[in-house]
Amino acid sequence: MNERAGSAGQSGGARPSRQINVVLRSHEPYVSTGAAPTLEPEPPVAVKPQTPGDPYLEISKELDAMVGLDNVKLLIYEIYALLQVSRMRTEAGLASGSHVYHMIFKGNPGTGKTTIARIVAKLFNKMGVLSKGHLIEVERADLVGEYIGHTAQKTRDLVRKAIGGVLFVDEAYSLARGGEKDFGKEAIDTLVKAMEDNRNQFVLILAGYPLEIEQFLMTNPGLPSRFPIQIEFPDYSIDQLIQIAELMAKEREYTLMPQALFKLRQHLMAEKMETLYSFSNARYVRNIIEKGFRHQAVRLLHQYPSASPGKQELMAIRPEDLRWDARS
Ligand SMILES: Nc1ncnc2c1ncn2[C@@H]1O[C@H](COP(=O)(O)OP(=O)(O)OP(=O)(O)O)[C@@H](O)[C@H]1O
Repeated sequence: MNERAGSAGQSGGARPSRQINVVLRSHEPYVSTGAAPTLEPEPPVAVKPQTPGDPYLEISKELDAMVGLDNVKLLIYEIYALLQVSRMRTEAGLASGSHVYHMIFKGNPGTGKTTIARIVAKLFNKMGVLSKGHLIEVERADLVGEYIGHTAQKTRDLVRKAIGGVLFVDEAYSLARGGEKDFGKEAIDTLVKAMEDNRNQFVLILAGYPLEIEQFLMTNPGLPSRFPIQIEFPDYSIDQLIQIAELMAKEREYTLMPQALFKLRQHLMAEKMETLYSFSNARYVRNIIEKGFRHQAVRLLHQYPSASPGKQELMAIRPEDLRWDARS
C-alpha cells in the first residue's frame, strides 16, 4: 500500500496556457470515451481563464505538464466547473444537489491513472469536497485477508485511512477473480457498505485494464451505478511516448540527443508491437530514461576520469546510454 499525499497549497498566478477544444454532448458530461467524441453542432467547451487564487490554477498547471489525455483533462475541468457552480447555486439559495464522485479508471499500465487520481484528490481538496486530499493506493493484497472477518477488518481500516481523501484500488477486477467464495467478494461488499456509511467523506476510484474492469462491472450489477464517472485512459502513441521521454529528461535537466531519440523511437515501436496489452506505456519510458541517467553517469566517469565533462556533456543522453537488455 502506498500513501501519497496531495498538497493542498494555494497558488496565485497568470491565465491558463491552454484551451480545450474537445466538444462533448451536454447530456453526457461524465463518461469519457477515450477517443475525441463525435462532433455536434455545439460550441466547444473552453477552459475559462483563471484569476489568481483560483483553485483550478495549480491543477491546470499539473494537467498541462501531462502529454495527451485531452479527454481526462476535459473531464477534470467539468468536475471543477460543477463544483464552482454548485457553490454559486448554494450562495444564490438554489438546490445544489448532492453529487457522487466515485470513479472508474480504465486503462492499460502506465497510462497515467495514478497520477490523475492524485490530481483529482488535490482538486477535491482545494474545492472543499475532501478535507485532506491525500491518496491511499491499494491492491488486492492490501484489502483481502486470510480468514473470515479479516478482509472486512483490513478493508475498513484502509477506508478509515482514506477518509478525507481518495482510496485508489488498482487492478480492482482481481477482487472478483475467485468468485462468490473468495474473500475478494467480502472486500467488495465492505467497500460498497463504506460508500454508503461514509457518504461524501472519501472518493473511491477503481482502476484496471479496460476489458477486465468491464467484466468486473458486469459480474457485479449493483456496482456501475455507484460509479457515475468513468474515464478511459488510452494507450499513448509513439509520438506521445517520445514527448513523455523528452519531458522526463527535461525535468531533470538532461537532453535526449537526436540519435538517442531515434534509437528510442525504433525500440518503442518494436516493443509496443511485441508486448501489446502488457506494454506499460509511460512507466516503460520512465524506466528506460532512469536507467539512461545511470548509464550516462558510468560512461562519463570512464570518459572523463579526472575532470568534469562540462555542462553540455553532463546533460547529454546519447544513444549508447539507452539500453534495454536484461542487464541494463
Ligand atoms: N501523460 C503523461 N505525461 C507525462 N508523464 C506521464 C503521463 N502519463 C504517465 N506519466 C508518467 O508515467 C509514470 C506512470 O504513470 P502512472 O503511475 O500514473 O500510470 P498508471 O496508469 O497508474 O500505471 P499502473 O496501472 O501500472 O499503476 C509516472 O511516472 C507518470 O508521471
